[in-house]
Amino acid sequence: MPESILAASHRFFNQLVQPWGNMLRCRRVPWPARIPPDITAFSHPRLLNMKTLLDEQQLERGVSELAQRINDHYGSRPLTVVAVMTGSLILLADLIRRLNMPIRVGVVQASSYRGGTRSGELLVNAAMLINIRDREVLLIDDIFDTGRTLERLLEDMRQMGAQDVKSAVLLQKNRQHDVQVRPDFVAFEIPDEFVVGYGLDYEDMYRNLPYLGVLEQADLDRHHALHGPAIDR
Ligand SMILES: O=P(O)(O)OC[C@H]1O[C@H](OP(=O)(O)OP(=O)(O)O)[C@H](O)[C@@H]1O
Ligand code: HPA
Repeated sequence: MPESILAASHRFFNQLVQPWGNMLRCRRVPWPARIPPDITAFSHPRLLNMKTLLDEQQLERGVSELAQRINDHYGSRPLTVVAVMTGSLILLADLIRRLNMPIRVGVVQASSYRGGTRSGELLVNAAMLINIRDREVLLIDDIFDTGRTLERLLEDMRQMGAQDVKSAVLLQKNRQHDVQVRPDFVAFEIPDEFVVGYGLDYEDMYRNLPYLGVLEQADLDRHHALHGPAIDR
């Protein structure tokens, strides 16, 4: 029986047109055109074009040297490392894998830069901290800026009965600090600029940058154009 016009057009569509349509629809559009610009600018570190203060190799060398000095100081004595969340999470992972003594790891959360580039009220949450009584404790943090966070946490650890408390930071800003105390181990001294990456954030973003970048005014403007006005604290 001869094919109806309708059946023939279905066959034509199914066998010839649709496969081409599928191929065209699945064809690879050159990257990054496939990704909406707001997502690219936020999530792809290479496209941010931020001024780099320390690149990945420099950070790796700095952390290795920091670990070496900590190993030299403690030798094989057991150590309780207390990481100050959230900023120190990348440093924590990279540093403890280079430490040779028996280690326990605890965390404490401290936050005072909620949504800005200036320090505000310091909130500390030690609910998840492990027992540090009679232990040698090493507090680790990403940055020593005003110094208020470290001063407060050193005091808290002593109050909790630690036998000894020292501190190690990735970065110390070259500025007048608000406190007398200084970190015992420092990987890098940096200029007094607001930095992000390698754990450090602005409005909880940019912690995943593998390098340390300077957040300049143009970056702040672009950030707020993409993500809305500065968060009220
Ligand atoms: O020397 P200071 O002036 O006290 O600043 C240093 C602290 O500030 C940052 O924490 P933030 O409050 O931004 O919280 P976060 O770790 O969650 O980013 C950083 O991680 C340090 O803990
Ligand atoms: O320069 C900084 N960047 C990010 N977080 C910070 N917390 C204190 N100083 C800084």
